Amino acid sequence: MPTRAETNARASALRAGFEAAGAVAVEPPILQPAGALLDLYGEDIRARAYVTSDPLRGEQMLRPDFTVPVVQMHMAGGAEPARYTYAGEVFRRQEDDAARANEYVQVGYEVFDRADPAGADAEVFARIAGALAHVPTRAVVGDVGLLMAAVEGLSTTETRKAALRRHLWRPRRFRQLLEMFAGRIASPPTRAALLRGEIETQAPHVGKRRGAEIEARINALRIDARAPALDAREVDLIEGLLDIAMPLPDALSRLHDLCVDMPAISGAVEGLDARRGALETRGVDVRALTFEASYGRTSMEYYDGFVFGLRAEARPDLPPLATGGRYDALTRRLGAGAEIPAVGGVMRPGPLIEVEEAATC
Ligand SMILES: N[C@@H](Cc1c[nH]c[nH+]1)C(=O)O
Repeated sequence: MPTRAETNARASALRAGFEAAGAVAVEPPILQPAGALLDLYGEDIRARAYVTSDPLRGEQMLRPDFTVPVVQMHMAGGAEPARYTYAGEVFRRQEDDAARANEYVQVGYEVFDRADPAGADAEVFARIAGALAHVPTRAVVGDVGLLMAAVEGLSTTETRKAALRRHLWRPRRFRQLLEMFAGRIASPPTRAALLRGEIETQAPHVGKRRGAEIEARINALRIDARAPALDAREVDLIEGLLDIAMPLPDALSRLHDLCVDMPAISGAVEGLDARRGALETRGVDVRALTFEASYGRTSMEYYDGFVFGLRAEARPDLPPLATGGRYDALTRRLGAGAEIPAVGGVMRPGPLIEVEEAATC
């Protein structure tokens, strides 16, 4: 295990590399306002953030990542286009696995540029992969936008699409919902009983929802339960899409074929093809990239496009050496009316040093 000083020195060197490439170094505070910001990360990080309260500033959290504060800072008045870099600790509680770090160092690179989103995705990937080029890695890419487009294209009710969108980040629940909407599995007994009016909803209200809201929600679910089952073919198509895991060029041919039956994903497939082209232009060997349609669904809920991760080939037990992705909608949510396409990624110098040391032993 590298010492803290070694990790920090490596982090500074990596950040200097991004600065040399034109990025501006930024240092968001460790203590961040929690509240609404925490919601942007999604359920997993929300449950794992260290939250405390400050008598003057209200709920505060130890930053669980840099992307949200960097987006906030940029949207508050950064000039366009912009490239930022940073290095420092992030904090995430670990409840089940004591071996996983609850505090670790990240070095990141974020690009806010509306000129050429495919080029920006390739730039972030290539810069990060370039900084890791001396260690053998396995790279996986994905595209959260593809699945979002596939859900939009389903011929079903808006309520069902909204449920699928919400559960996009919980792969097992997502599949269950699909199967349930298709009538292939029964809805859970408690939901069925609730819809039949057999469950008392007059229990004391401990949460934030009021009685009328709960009734309205149950009513909406009742109406929805009467909607026709999802077309079996559409369910098979979307499940087929989720199962894609193969070299990027092969995945693209498969996806182009799928577009015939799923026209809703055509735009997203074109977008992914543009990423392939931009990566090639940057000299990335795209045959060595595995495309996994499900990749990115268990990470930050702000991703909405291209996503990637690189793991040490010899040490699959270590956390990924780098991860990142596109988060256009996050800039809209923090932009008070403004938005800008954005993408970024982080490296973890700690595990990187471990891999480097093993290689030189
Ligand atoms: N902030 C993300 C990584 C990332 C940076 N930019 C985009 N994604 C994380 O901590 O996992």
